[in-house]
Amino acid sequence: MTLLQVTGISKKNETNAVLHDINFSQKKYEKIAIAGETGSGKSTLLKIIAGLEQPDDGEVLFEDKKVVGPFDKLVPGHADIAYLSQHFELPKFLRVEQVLTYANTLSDFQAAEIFEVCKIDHLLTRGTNQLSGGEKQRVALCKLLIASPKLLLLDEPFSHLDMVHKAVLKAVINDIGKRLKITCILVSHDPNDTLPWANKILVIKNGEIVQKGKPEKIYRQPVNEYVGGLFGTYNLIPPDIYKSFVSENNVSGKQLFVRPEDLKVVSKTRKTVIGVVDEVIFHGSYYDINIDVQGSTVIVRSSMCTHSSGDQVHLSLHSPDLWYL
Ligand SMILES: Nc1ncnc2c1ncn2[C@@H]1O[C@H](COP(=O)(O)OP(=O)(O)OP(=O)(O)O)[C@@H](O)[C@H]1O
Repeated sequence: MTLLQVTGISKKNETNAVLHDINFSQKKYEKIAIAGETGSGKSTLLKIIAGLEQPDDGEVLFEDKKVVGPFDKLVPGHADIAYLSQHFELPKFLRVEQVLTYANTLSDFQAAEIFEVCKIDHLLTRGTNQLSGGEKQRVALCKLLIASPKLLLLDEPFSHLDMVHKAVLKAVINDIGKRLKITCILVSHDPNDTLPWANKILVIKNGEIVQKGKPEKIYRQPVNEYVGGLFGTYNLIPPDIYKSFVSENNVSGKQLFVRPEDLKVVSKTRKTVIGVVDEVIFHGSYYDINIDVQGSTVIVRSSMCTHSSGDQVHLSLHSPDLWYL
């Protein structure tokens, strides 16, 4: 069942188009992530969906009814759509339980479950000035959830969080979908947030959707370098180098798009390319090995590395599909 239908949404500011002809739909419980560089229009789109900003053109339908913008509503917003801003504020000089009680329209039992999902049970008696950034964010999220929204819009919720708070918030967001059965849209520029979580990703550039699809497709078959780069390190290998990996060459002029984990350093076999190790970079759970191949740098990702700068190596390709840009 379609929960949200966004059709032809456009918006301009004084000088530029902030959003141009945005179209997509979301089914109930479908997890949609929106990715894009800074200033690409992600927050503006979320605010329009929530009824907090007025589009110049197009419409948002939620459960088949038009979401009206602030021009047509005295108190902007939609009762069933919650928006967690990047710049949320908690009321000062109150205990957490007071902040949450004021917004509470649920039974004690339902509220307790939401507190548990948000992992804030232990914070209820603290003052809002006695919370870390991550704790504040979970309280702000909880405040939205106790109003029982059907759609939750999360705008860069992980920015400014350390690894520990980020992991806690990721668990909370997973539980919001699984236990509370609330449909979510998540805006994040970090592929580690979006790829493992989303059913569908929308990629925005300069206010336009440049690609939408499943995470695997976006990651392995980006429509251009912008999308490829947003989701991690990649190589673009020119034809004179990739011809040694790939037998067929029916895509003249295009470059082979390869993620670094799809290349391996191997002992010489039939389809390899020779290169010289330029640099080995340790990332914790993997190494990136920068290899000079005929003047181009090719990055190979590997869980182990016994090579060092200056070593001559053979590279082979282990990609499930070939993709050219
Ligand atoms: N209130 C406003 N008035 C005028 N222009 C605005 C306003 N808010 C945002 N913009 C402009 O609209 C464009 C899109 O901004 P938006 O905040 O939606 O992008 P974003 O993708 O969410 O960026 P970020 O990742 O940095 O939060 C930017 O060029 C921004 O400068």
